[in-house]
Amino acid sequence: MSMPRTDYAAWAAERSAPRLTDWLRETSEPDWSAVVNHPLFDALAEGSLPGEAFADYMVQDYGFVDPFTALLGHAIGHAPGMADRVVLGQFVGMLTSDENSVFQRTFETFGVPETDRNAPEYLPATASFQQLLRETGASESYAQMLAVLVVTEWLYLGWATRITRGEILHPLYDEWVGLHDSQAFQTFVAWLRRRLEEIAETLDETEFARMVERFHETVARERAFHDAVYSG
Ligand SMILES: Cc1ncc(CO)c(N)n1
Repeated sequence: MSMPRTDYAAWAAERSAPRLTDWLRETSEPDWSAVVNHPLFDALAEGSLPGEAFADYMVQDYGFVDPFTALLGHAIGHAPGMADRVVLGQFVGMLTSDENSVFQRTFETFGVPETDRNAPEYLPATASFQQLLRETGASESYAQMLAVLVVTEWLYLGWATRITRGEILHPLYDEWVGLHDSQAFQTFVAWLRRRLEEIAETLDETEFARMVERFHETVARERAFHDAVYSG
């Protein structure tokens, strides 16, 4: 029988500064690195990604962002107190202003038809990611919500800080990278990791195991999503 907390303790015992989120990431391989090193992000950074392909990705990603924003709402509601609500609330503020505007301007710029903006056909990988986000919101478990947030945000920080931006990048591609490699975003991801690690200490065995499962499942969904939106 798998005992996630015992497994983590064994891993941690061999390290001088063990962190739960490092263990979660390591145990998500090879999916984790497949997302961070995804060819979509290389094409995006080099500027070789055609506008139509970027728009297709952004249409599907807007299908992620909708239930993702709702999940943040659940997290704000289920957080233990005001300190967490402030950090999460400020992130939602950015998501629904600066980031939402990048989607809207991408749809304008690349002539995405009205139906694809509001009621597109979601790929199966998008639909199952949406289901995971909704399920996690309905779980009422702040730990599971944080696990999903750590995965989605840390992965995006991972690719955005890995790639080198081309010199003559489309301004919208540049903005998309900039949203995910900024100092503010790095600070937010560091906060998410720390909070997940703190909350994890309060979980019983069953809750801990569910949180671990949620983390791994989310990494798998991320990989499937990016493979589906871009085949290279
Ligand atoms: C699929 C996906 N994962 C993570 C992010 C970052 O929030 C995003 N925009 N899309």
